[in-house]
Formats: sequence, C-alpha cells, structure tokens
Amino acid sequence: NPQVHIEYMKQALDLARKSPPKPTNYRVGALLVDSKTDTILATGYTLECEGNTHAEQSCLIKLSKEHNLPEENLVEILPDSTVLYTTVEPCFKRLSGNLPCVERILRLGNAIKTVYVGVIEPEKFVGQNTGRKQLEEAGIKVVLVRGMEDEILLVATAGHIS
Ligand SMILES: Nc1nc(=O)c(N)c(NC[C@H](O)[C@H](O)[C@H](O)COP(=O)(O)O)[nH]1
Ligand SMILES: [Zn+2]
Repeated sequence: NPQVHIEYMKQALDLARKSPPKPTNYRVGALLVDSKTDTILATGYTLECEGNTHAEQSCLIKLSKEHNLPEENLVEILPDSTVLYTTVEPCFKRLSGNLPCVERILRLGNAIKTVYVGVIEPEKFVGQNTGRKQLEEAGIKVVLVRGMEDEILLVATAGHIS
C-alpha cells in the first residue's frame, strides 16, 4: 500500500537531515529495504561515510563492510526483493567525477528491483538527470513517491547560498 512508501521516505528524509550542509551537493537520505519482509537492510545519508559520499553510496559502503564484500559483489547477499528509497533520485553524473549511483545500482545486476524517489534531481549541478531511463532500460522500476517534494528540496539545498 502506498502509505508504506511514504513511511520509508519520511525515514529517508530524517536521515537526510543528518547530512552536513554543503553548497556543492544535495543533502539526501536513503534506505535499502527487503520489500518482502519489510526489513531495512541499510540506511545512509550524504557524507555519512568518509570521503565525498552520497546517501545511496553510504548504504552500499556500510553493507559491504558488514558482509566483508566489495560493493560490486553485494548482489551475493542482497535479497531479490531489495528496493531502494532515496529522497533525491540517484545521480547519473557527479561534478566531482566520482562513480555515479546509477552505475553503482546497475553493477549490482538485478538485485535492486525498484527505486523509490522523493524528487527528481534539480538541474543545478548536472543539467537534466537521465539516470531514470538507464535504470528503466535495465528493468529497474523507478517510482516517484509524491507529496514530500517541498520538504525534501528544502533539506536537500540547505547548504546552498540562497
Ligand atoms: N541522489 C543524490 N544523493 C546524494 O547523496 C547527493 N549528494 C546527490 N547530489 C547530486 C549532485 O549532482 C552532486 O552532488 C553534484 O554533481 C556534485 O558531485 P559530488 O556530490 O561532489 O560527487 N544526489
Ligand atoms: Zn549519487
């Protein structure tokens, strides 16, 4: 039922609020969830893990540490009912040049079935985000969870000079 998506997106937004504000990125929160058992597999927020890390990336880094597996091998431990919730859609390009999260998701094969996003990425840093199409072409569903756009963007851009 759609309410469960709002509940998880609210949790993701609470995580985003933990991210230290920065003018060059967005404050994002993400959760990896086993949708069959309704279990949270990992949580993450922007800059949580050391280095210039994204929320989705932090989820994967933490899982790879927990299972002592390289990030690209996490398909071995992810249930096939794994879904990702992220307040801002996964990046397809990063001004820092770091590996975009769409690539990180794609290299996990079909482990992640659906990506629930709170907002489409604004065009400020990298123009139009074409990541959704890449995910859909790989058979991964991308679902916009509506209703929280304003508060998600307010949190995401808190570090920007208004
Ligand atoms: N989905 C998502 N999760 C994040 O945790 C985050 N920070 C962004 N932000 C997207 C934005 O496009 C990039 O932050 C800029 O392109 C700068 O790139 P870096 O973050 O410095 O690698 N997007
Ligand atoms: Zn990213």
